[in-house]
Amino acid sequence: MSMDRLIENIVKTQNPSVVGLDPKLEYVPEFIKEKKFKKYDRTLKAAAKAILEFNKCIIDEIHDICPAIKPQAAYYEMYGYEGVKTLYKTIQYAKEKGMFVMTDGKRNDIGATMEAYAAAHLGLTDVGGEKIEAFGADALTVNGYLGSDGINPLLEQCKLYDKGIFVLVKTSNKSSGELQDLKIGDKTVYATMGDMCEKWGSEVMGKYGYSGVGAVVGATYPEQLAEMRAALPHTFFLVPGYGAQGGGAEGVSKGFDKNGLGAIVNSSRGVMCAYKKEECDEQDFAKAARREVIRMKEDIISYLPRIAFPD
Ligand SMILES: O=c1ccn([C@@H]2O[C@H](COP(=O)(O)O)[C@@H](O)[C@H]2O)c(=O)[nH]1
Repeated sequence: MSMDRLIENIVKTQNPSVVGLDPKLEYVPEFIKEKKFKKYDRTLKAAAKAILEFNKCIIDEIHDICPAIKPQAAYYEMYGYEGVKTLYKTIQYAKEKGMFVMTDGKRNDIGATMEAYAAAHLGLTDVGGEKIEAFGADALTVNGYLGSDGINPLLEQCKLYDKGIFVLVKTSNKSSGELQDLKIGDKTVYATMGDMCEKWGSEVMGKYGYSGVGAVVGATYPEQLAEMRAALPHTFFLVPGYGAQGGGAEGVSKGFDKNGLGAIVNSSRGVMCAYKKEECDEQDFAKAARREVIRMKEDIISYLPRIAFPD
C-alpha cells in the first residue's frame, strides 16, 4: 500500500514532516523571476517556469532529509495550463528523487466524475486503449462529505496502482468547527467522518497497520488530534497548520502512535519562505529551506519516541 511507502520514507529519514509546495509567485526569489521574465515576458508561462525552477531547487536540497512533498493544486491552477504543466513536472521530479508525493486537491464529486478525478490524479487515463499516467501522485487529499459514492472510485485506483488518499476530517482553519464540530447523535461530524475513514480503509490495509485511507487533522486542534489518534488506529494523519497557522510541535505530537508513526506534519510557507524570515541572500533560498526542514524535524521529534517500524 502507498502508505507503506510513505512510512518507509519517514523511517529512513527519521522525519515525520512533509514540505508543502504552494508556490505563489511572490515567494519566488527575484533573480529567478527576472530570468524568466526576460525570456518569456510577464506571462503565465514565465510564472510557471519560475515556479518550476523554484520547486526543483527546493526538492534538490531536501529530498535526502524529507520523505514527501505536498503540492497544493490551487497554486498551479492559478497560472493556467502552464501552471498545471508545472504541477505535473514537479510531481515527476520529486518522485524521481524518491520522494512521496501527495497532491492537495481536496477533490470530490458524484461517482462518475470522481472516477475521472481518480484516474487523473492516482490512476491511469484510458486513451483509446492506451493507459497513460496523467499526474501520477502517490496520494490525493479528498473531501469525503459526498459519502461512499465519491470515495469508492478512489479506492479502486488505490488498490490497482498502490495509491492513497487523505480525507478531510478536522481541518486546521478557524471556522472548521462551524460544521465539523456539530453533533450527529452523540458524535461530532468530524469523528463520524473519522469512523468512515477506518471503514473505507479496511479494504486497503498496509503492512505497518495503517490503511491507504488517511485523514487530514489540523495541527491547530491538538485535543482533536489526540481524540482521533485514539479512535482511528489504522488511519494515518496528514497534519497541516504547523508554523504559519500557529500549530506547534507539542500539539502535533498528539497525532502520533507509540512508534513515532501515524502522522506526517505539513509546512508550506514556513519552508518556502524560510529565506525571507532568515533575511539571508535570496540566492540561498533552497539552503534556507533545508535549514527549516531540519529545524522543524528536530522540533517535532523532540516530542516523539524514536521513529521505528512496529514490531
Ligand atoms: O485543514 C487543512 C487542510 C489543508 N491545508 C493545506 O495545507 C497547507 C498549509 O500551508 P501553510 O503555509 O503551512 O499554512 C496549504 O496547502 C493548505 O491548503 C490546511 O492548511 N488545512
